[in-house]
Amino acid sequence: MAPTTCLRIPFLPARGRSANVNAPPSWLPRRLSLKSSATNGPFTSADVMGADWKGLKVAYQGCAGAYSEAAAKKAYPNCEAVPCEHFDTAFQAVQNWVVDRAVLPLENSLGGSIHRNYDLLVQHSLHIVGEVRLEVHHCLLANPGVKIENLKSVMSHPQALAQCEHTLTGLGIEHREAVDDTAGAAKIVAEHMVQDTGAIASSLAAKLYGLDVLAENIQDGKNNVTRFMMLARKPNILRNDRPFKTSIVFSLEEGHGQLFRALGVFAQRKINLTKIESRPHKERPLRVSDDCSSLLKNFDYLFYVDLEASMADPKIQNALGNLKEFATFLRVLGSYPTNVNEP
Ligand SMILES: O=C(O)C(=O)C[C@]1(C(=O)O)C=C[C@@H](O)C=C1
Repeated sequence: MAPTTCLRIPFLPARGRSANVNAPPSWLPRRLSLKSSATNGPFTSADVMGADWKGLKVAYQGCAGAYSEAAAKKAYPNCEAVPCEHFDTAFQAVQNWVVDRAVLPLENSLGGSIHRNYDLLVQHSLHIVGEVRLEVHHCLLANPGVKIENLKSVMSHPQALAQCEHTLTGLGIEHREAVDDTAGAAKIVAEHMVQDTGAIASSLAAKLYGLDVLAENIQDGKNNVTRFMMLARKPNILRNDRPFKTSIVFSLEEGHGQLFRALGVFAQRKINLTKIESRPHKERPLRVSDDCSSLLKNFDYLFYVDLEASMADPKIQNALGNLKEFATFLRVLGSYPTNVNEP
């Protein structure tokens, strides 16, 4: 679904992967020049609690009233939140200097990882500069006068549909329609004045699009939390004076105990791992197994790991130096303060 005010791609010349992402392109209009471009160094100061982000443009996926918009405003209070049609649009908007930051979901406590954003992280050269967690309270919305028993279908973002699966089945609503974002679903239901289709979205979306809230807190678990990453063109200035996380991605040779050995470099140094995710290596998905049988091909994987330490910590620098000795690929995606704007 394409809310008309959303950023879409391609709308500006894309920059090659090898381009220097820290320099504004020559075609950049002056009015789009960034607050952060005034700083000289290759780093940005850590995006921390209490700062006023007035004037900062922050991309999010979806349209007004989406949870991602709330997350962008939680991460950067007073910022200008810029809606984008797709996750890639938000990545490109940062990379092409159209906006200063992006806030995008990485995982949800009920629905799990948002794999698309893991894949996009390695396809772009942006840095994770922070993370923010948002409690997600889904509501069942419908046009005024429509009752739950009139609903044959429900429309929402696939993650939101997954998070409410049992409740919807319990309500006898069998048909689901997936769209790009929760608020977009509310907008469609309102604009088309449908009487047999509801939307799963926030109470804010209900207000924005003039829908009734038929049921609140319909997610399949009391605690429904989505973790969002904050993305920038420059990495953070490294600090070691507050809780930091470091996110890395790596791949390994095929063989016994390779992953065990990789994770061992952190265990040996008592570095805590908070998350591990694996994704097929899109550029070389298949590899022949050790016994050279051409029939036996295994998937090659990228491993994404979050570490509870700052890159400023010599322990982590040491561990990554060790991992680099045998990893076939290694990239630091970002080192950032945990849970920005949480008490
Ligand atoms: O559709 C929205 O409102 C979003 O912000 C997207 C999204 C997601 O991608 O997971 C964000 C938080 C919720 O978990 C449900 C959907």
